[in-house]
Amino acid sequence: MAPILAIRDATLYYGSRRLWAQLNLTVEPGELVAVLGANGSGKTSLLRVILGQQRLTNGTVTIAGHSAHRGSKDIGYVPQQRRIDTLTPLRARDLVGLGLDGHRWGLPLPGGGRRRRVDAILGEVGASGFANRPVWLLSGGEQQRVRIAQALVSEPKLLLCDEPLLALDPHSQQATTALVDERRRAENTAVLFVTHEINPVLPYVDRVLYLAGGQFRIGSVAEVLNSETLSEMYQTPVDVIRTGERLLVAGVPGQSAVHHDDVASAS
Ligand SMILES: Nc1ncnc2c1ncn2[C@@H]1O[C@H](COP(=O)(O)OP(=O)(O)OP(=O)(O)O)[C@@H](O)[C@H]1O
Repeated sequence: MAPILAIRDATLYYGSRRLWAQLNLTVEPGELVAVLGANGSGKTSLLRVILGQQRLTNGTVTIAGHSAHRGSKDIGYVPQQRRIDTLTPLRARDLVGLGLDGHRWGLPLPGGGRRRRVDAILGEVGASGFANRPVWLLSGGEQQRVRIAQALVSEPKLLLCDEPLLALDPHSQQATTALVDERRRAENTAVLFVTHEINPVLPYVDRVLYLAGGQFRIGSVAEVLNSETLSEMYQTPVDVIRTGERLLVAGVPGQSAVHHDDVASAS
């Protein structure tokens, strides 16, 4: 099967600062890759490169065989965002409908096609019950469902999620990750999932991309999230402790003692 995402020899510098170099990553349909790493290690920048919003210093990125470019219809994007608190008049269904507009350049779906697509995805993410409510009135978990629906309504081949678990309680974190997992299984959607909280995604992760200190590691959870690998990347002792089904990471410079989430069970 052809990869959905192919990153070849990718290097990104901002001025003289190297975020990562010679990064090679191919992602197959239906694969879920967790993108982890310390603040400022370049996780969002990687997503911006894939979205065609940031040029690489060196290397190439192709999505479904096409060079990365803005407005790719093959990509759905859940941007890093906190609560929608402004008094926006948009209802949940309006926000989801915007996900159909970006790629269509003014060619509306015929007849009731647009409404059917929006209703169908709202149903899939469990948001039908609040489809007509203003988004600012929704809880954090409800808003996250709507954002994911917006990213999925155009039926992308690749879903990019930038910290979708931020500020969600453990139940909503579980629900959000389960939702993304269901969709990639049903539609074979490939997923890059940027998160600081590994435990809610641990049951679903195929591979991990870890960014730190201008370096990266790619592999299974066991290959990357271990004391030896992270100590080598951070050049200081880092402990990865498995307690039951959860991973605790301690000793990452600049982070609290427990780096990854310490509340949600991965079961
Ligand atoms: N366009 C830019 N020009 C220069 N520096 C930038 C630019 N965009 C981001 N940076 C810097 O590059 C570093 C990486 O930023 P990025 O947002 O990719 O990190 P991140 O891993 O997503 O961080 P976090 O976990 O805090 O969200 C940061 O120090 C940021 O300030």
